Amino acid sequence: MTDARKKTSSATGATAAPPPAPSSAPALDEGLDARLVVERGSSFRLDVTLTAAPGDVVALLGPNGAGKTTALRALAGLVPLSDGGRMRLDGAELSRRPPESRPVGVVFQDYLLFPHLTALDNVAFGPRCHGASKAEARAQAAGWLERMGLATHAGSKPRRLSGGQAQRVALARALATRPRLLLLDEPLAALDARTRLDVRAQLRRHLADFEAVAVLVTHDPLDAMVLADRLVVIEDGRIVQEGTPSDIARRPRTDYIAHLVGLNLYRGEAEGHLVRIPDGPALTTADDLTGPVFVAFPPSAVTLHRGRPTGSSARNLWHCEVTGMEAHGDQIRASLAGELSLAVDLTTVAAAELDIHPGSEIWATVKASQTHAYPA
Ligand SMILES: Nc1ncnc2c1ncn2[C@@H]1O[C@H](COP(=O)(O)OP(=O)(O)OP(=O)(O)O)[C@@H](O)[C@H]1O
Repeated sequence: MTDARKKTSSATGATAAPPPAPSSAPALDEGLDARLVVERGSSFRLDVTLTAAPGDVVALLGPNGAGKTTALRALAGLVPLSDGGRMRLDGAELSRRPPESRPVGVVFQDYLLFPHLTALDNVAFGPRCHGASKAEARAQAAGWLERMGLATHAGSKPRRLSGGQAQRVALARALATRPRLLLLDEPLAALDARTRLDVRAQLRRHLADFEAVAVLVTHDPLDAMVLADRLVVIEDGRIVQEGTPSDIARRPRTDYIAHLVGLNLYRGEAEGHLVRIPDGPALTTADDLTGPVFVAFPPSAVTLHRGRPTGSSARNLWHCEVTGMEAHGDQIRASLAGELSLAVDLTTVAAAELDIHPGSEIWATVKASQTHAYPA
């Protein structure tokens, strides 16, 4: 959990935002307790267990086709759960309830605002469906638009709203039903890069104020890290890692996550400071471990040399070939293969001085102190 948040980040704890749970209440009487089992045709099966306390913001992250959207749709009741699945929210079993009678608010990727209704009536739609009178629903909607800084746009139709404004109207519409579970599907994907920055910061504040469980799906690690207290990484229908953003960034456990957070990652067998990589070299690390481990280091920790360095104190020295180069921020990221495959960041000046290009032979060194080993 980030310091700015006043909420619990425990997946199963009961010390949540108001109303406080009686101390004797089982933890799972509050928040989300779901096992999402979904069969998609004969080739894809999702089986993901998600628990979250009120106030948690959980991001589902994963490559294309991993099952993130399927998980979100299952939580919303838009796809049925298969045998073994369950979905409890605040202690109530919801898996057989139709979407419209679940206390769940959804912000879809394209927002799905009603084009013929004003922003106010779009937001009022939620409370109206939950039995509020027209006047009551409109009063509540006006309150939500005010909170979102959109009071002056209440009378605008969606086509007159910017992407960021439409996103906030969609969020207001979902929140106006006072859901116990808020689902956001790629909430920032429809926005251009500049708008995205502002909207990300605003969304973060709204999620921090939200007192129930929020689950969002994203491809973007930055969105996930900024918006969520906890990341759940899904690959091929399964959870491969979950934890706080900093845990995951420091200790990735799959190639996908390592790539996402920009680290070189290897799996091997440790014997003290030496880690043997199967079919590869041994790496010297600062950590002293025994048994199966991961070793990670950032591309910026690698130094390149045109000739074999002499007198270098680096224990990790590999002979490689440059297989690719691409711009990465204001740096160049080079991919190397050979004794070890790795990514290296270097400045354009360094790349010019070394005169490297795809096909160049190169020596790479990494200091043991720049590597990080942890149990696999
Ligand atoms: N309606 C469907 N019928 C059959 N298979 C489906 C259906 N929708 C999705 N799938 C399959 O389910 C798997 C998971 O898809 P899903 O859309 O949940 O992944 P995702 O992680 O959200 O991917 P993306 O990031 O590309 O949106 C994929 O193999 C996909 O082809």
